[in-house]
Amino acid sequence: MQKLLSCWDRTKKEKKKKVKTKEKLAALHQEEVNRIRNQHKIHIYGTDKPEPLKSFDDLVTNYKMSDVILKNIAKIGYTEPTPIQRQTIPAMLHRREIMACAPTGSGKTAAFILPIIHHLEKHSKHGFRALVLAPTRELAKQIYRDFQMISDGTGLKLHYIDKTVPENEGKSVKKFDILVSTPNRLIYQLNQDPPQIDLHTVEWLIVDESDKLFEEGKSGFRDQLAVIYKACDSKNVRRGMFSATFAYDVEQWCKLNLDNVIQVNVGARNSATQTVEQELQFVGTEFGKLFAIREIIHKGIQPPVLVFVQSKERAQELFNELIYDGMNVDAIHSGKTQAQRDEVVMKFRLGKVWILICTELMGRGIDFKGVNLVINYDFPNSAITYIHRIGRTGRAGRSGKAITFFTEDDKINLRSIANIMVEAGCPVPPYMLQMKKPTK
Ligand SMILES: Nc1ncnc2c1ncn2[C@@H]1O[C@H](COP(=O)(O)OP(=O)(O)OP(=O)(O)O)[C@@H](O)[C@H]1O
Repeated sequence: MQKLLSCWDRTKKEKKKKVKTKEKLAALHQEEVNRIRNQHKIHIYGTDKPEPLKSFDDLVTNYKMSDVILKNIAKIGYTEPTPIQRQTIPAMLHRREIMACAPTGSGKTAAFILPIIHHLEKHSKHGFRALVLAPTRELAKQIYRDFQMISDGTGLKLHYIDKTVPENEGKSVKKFDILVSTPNRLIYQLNQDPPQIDLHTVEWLIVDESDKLFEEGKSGFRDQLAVIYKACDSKNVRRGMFSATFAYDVEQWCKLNLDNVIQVNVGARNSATQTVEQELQFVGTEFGKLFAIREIIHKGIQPPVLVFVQSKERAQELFNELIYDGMNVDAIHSGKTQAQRDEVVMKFRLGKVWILICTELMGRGIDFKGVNLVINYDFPNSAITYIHRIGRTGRAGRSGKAITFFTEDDKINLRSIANIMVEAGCPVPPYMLQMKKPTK
């Protein structure tokens, strides 16, 4: 009996020891998870939070991602996942709905492309299974190209709605797996009688620059988005919202409408990327702007350079001035035809144009490689616009510079921009932070 009791005691002790070891291992593991999140400034909210990736190798070991995809990302030159990719990719691989906010140029596009390609795996004849929306055609095209690169060799078929008036669009739709579009073009096709496009099969709906697409009014897409959202009525649909900035109402909408949403923020919300050296330059009056830009250019610039103005008319005016000076300059805005816009973008990408004057059309999402300098010739109309504009430089860990001109009239709106600069660690004269907020 004694022997039996001591044996029972021993087993109990061993069991206890095993439980303790397991608990210790789990604690160590959680420590490692926390360490990765802290190191990359990842903040995550929601239940059953998936672990962040330690490296791209985790995609093979933990998720059996195909070699083809991994070879493609290696070919593009991605060696390490960016912070937003570390946390968003596993969440989407677990088929979680997601709201992701990370600085400009931090790799949000690949963060949704990789899991979508993994889920869709290969071509099927069921129709569109993924839909990605972007606010401008230029950005939609860029996302389409990224999809092409990352899905190369998988057999998945991609579609970008190029023409407003489709030719046999409805008939050809089943040929494709992934659709990238602006809301306008998609709405046009949905509104035909009968609808030219069928979104019942969509399993992934991604809204890139989602705060922009949620905006109401003339430049917003909120109504169109609601129609598209309704048309994606499969019970399997999962949604993802991505942007470098999020307004409070969009966040609330996501919390109410997305299923068990995972929210991922990298760094401080609604802040500028830390890789851009930001400067404010007082130019006195409108006339001073032209003088100041000429001076910057004559002192020596390293192209490519982006110059933001407030309207297509302003873009054309500045273009006329700088071309007269003999500068290698072009302009892009909504007053140009799509063919003209495509040509300008191509020339700028190829380095044939050194200075590109643009409107808000280029403000969001556009990834021109190696832009060294952004000049805000016209003062941005909000801190959010400012964050996106200057985010065209300092992308993918590279450094960049942004100079923002301000006149006497702009002083009233200076404070919000000055605050963004302080958060990013850029020097700002104290008086700017003490200026009164504009009254609404
Ligand atoms: N893991 C990675 N390693 C290196 N470069 C990367 C990685 N992921 C993406 N990139 C590159 O970083 C650049 C910016 O990526 P992307 O355009 O997706 O940024 P973003 O976060 O969507 O920016 P924005 O908010 O301005 O739209 C691109 O040139 C992209 O190819």
